[in-house]
Order: sequence, then C-alpha cells, then structure tokens
Amino acid sequence: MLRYLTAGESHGQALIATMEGIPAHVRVGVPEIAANLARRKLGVGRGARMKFEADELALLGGFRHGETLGSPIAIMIGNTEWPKWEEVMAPGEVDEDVLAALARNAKLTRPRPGHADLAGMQKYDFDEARPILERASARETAARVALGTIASAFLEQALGVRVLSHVVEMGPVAATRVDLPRPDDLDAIDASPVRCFDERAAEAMLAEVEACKKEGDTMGGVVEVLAWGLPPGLGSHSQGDRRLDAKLAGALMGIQAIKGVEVGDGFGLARRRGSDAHDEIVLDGGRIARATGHSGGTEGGMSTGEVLRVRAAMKPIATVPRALRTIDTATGQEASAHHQRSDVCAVPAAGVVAEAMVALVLAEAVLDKFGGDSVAETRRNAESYLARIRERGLQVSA
Ligand SMILES: Cc1cc2nc3c(=O)[nH]c(=O)nc-3n(C[C@H](O)[C@H](O)[C@H](O)COP(=O)(O)O)c2cc1C
Ligand SMILES: C=C(O[C@@H]1CC(C(=O)O)=C[C@@H](OP(=O)(O)O)[C@H]1O)C(=O)O
Repeated sequence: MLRYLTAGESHGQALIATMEGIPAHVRVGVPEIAANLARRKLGVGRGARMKFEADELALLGGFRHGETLGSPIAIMIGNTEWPKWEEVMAPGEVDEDVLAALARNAKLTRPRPGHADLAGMQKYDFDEARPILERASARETAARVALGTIASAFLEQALGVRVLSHVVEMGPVAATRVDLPRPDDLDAIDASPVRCFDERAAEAMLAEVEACKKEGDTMGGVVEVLAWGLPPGLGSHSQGDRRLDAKLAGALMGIQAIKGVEVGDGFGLARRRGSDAHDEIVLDGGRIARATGHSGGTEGGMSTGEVLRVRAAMKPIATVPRALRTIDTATGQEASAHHQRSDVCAVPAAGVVAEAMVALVLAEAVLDKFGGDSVAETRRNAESYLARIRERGLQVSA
C-alpha cells in the first residue's frame, strides 16, 4: 500500500511531503528530486516568483546513503521567501499593530473568479481570501513532484518503466506531430520553453503566450503524459475504484486548475465508429500487439502493456492581470478582483506535475499487483508474473 500527504502553505515556512510504502533500495535522493523541482519551475509564462524563490530541499526521513530504506519518507521544501512572510503567516499569535503596519497583510476581500478564494471563504468561515489561497496555491505541487520523483525512480528500477510528459496544446495552438515522444526525447522537450515535442507548434505556442502576456491575459492548455514499458494487468476491471483509468483521472483532476482528463483518444472516441475506435489485436513476430493506440494503454481498467497515454486540460490562470469583475466582500459593492502578480501560463509546469501524479498512481498499482519490500523483490515478483504470461503465449510486444 502506497499512501502520501503534503502539508504547508504557499508563503509558509516550508512544504512537507510524507509517503509510506515505497520499497527499500530505490536509488534516489537530492540530485534527482532537485532536478525535477527545477523542471517544474521552467517554461514560458511563469511569473516573477519562479525566478527569485528557490526550493530548499531536505530529506528528513526514509533515506540512507542515496537509497530509500523502506521506512516512511519525509521531505521538506523550504520557502526561501519565508523571511518576508514570517509575521503574515506566523503560526503563533502576532501583535495586531505589527500586522496592521504590513502592506502584505492587507485583507484580500476581492475574491478572484476561477480561484478557490470565494468558495473557500464561505466554507471555512473567513472574512478574506489569504487563509484559502495559501493552501489552494499550486506551490503545493512542488511537494507532489518531490514524491513523484521517488515513484518514478522506483518504477524505472523495478520494472524499467519510464514516465514523461509534453505539452500538446497551449491556448488555441495544438501540436500536430503524430509520433509519440520516447524517454530519450525528454531532454529535448525540457529544453523547449513550452515543453512541446512539435517544434513548429512550439514556435506558435511561444508567440501565443507572449501575445497573451502583452494583453494582460492568461492561458491554459493540454499536457500529455506517457508511460513506456508497463506490464499488462495493473489496475482491475473488478471494481470501479480499482480501475487504473479511474485512478489516473482522479490523480490528474487533483492538480490545481486541471478541468478535463482523457485516457487515450478520450472524447474523440465518442465521435468514431467502433470499427475505427478500438485497437485491433494483431501478431508481431509471434507476440501480441495492437494495430493502433486509441485506448491509451488501458482496457477494462487494466493496463494493456501498450504505452500508457493520458491527457490533462488546464484552464487559464485565474489571476487575470486585466482584473475580472467580483464583489468586495468587505463592502458588498462590485469591484475588480485582487491581483498582485501571477503566472500568465503554467502549462509546461503542469506537465511536470502531471508526470509526478501518473508516476504515483502507477507505483501504487505496481505495488498492489506485485508487492515487495525491496526493489529486487518487486522485480522478481513481476518477472515471475510475466513468465507465466509467456507460458500461456499471451505476451505483448511493447
Ligand atoms: C503549476 C501551476 C501554477 C499555477 N500558477 C497560478 C498562478 O500564478 N496564479 C493563479 O491564479 N493560479 C495559478 N494556478 C492555478 C490555481 O492554483 C488554481 O486555479 C486554484 O488552486 C483553483 O483551483 P481550480 O482551478 O482547480 O478551481 C496554477 C496551477 C498550476 C498547476
Ligand atoms: C509558487 C508557485 O506557484 C504559485 C501558484 C499560484 C497559485 O495561485 O496557484 C500563484 C503564484 O504565487 P504568488 O501568488 O505568490 O505569485 C505562483 O507563483 C510555485 O509553483 O512554486
């Protein structure tokens, strides 16, 4: 069983991530996690905070000498901006006069449409948005990316599974390249300011973000996550909440601003006839293969052994510089939404977060199927399962 939690506010002292259930001997540590945290900050359209804030990473539990111990993992990511926020976000009581003198403590009573501000104030009984936005903020995704790095390392070392993401749509611009990126393409994707595999589309995407920024507006887009090398049979058809596709959808929808998830061709499948929608089962050198990849690598809530392909649609950033209409909850009058600074577009970063969430779901599914308290034990169990599939003549070619 794999379980994890994150804690911490956007302008608090630190983010904390804990995870239990990752086997011993996964070779992973600060270099790999720090590299993924850096990837999450990349991409055109990110706001000023990405430049001046560093992620101060500390591994507090569950690691020794560059490997996991099989014990609970505890990770801290310090917010280097904390000194500026020490009073505003102090966990203890602070003198009212001190707070009143701080401009950054001004009450946020003009909730932003599209953010968690208003619903959160209503639900948690606050007279301003600060206590809500602090946790709603996608700063929290740094903690999930840290955990996802460990899940990814486990998947690769136990089973040779590689997870990657790329941007396929940015506002109105869509990539048209049909071949799927492979793990070796990830460096090139990360080198693109829009994290797009299709170079021609990348140029148009870049122009779109720049135009959007100039016009004081924000953008969304679509990211695709691929997992290469999965065995068939992760997840189960036997209960709705055990379906791999359901878990993937839930995990991706759990990312801030994600409003749609597609598995494989998703909504497009609904517009096709069955003869044109399903991946015919064919022979490839004596092994089972699929003629096409419409399903995205799951059937019946189980992985098929083909490449897993899921997409997540991100809505435009809620903090629109050309501020949207709202109500000032202090006066009850119409007003424009509060805005200090924000990202114009965070789709490239959302791809890195989506990659982490998919890795966490897959690691959980692998541990459900194969168990194991060490990487070697998970690998042995998976090998024996795959040997049985071969014995039956049911092996896939991917
Ligand atoms: C990587 C990332 C960065 C984000 N940056 C911002 C931002 O700078 N400003 C903003 O208003 N929303 C930003 N968001 C989106 C908000 O966090 C999100 O809209 C908010 O939490 C409300 O949740 P909902 O969109 O799911 O309703 C970002 C989301 C992600 C995934
Ligand atoms: C800090 C991060 O993202 C933040 C996510 C976010 C939001 O509303 O989701 C709003 C912005 O923060 P601020 O309002 O302080 O400028 C982003 O910078 C991060 O990703 O590390």
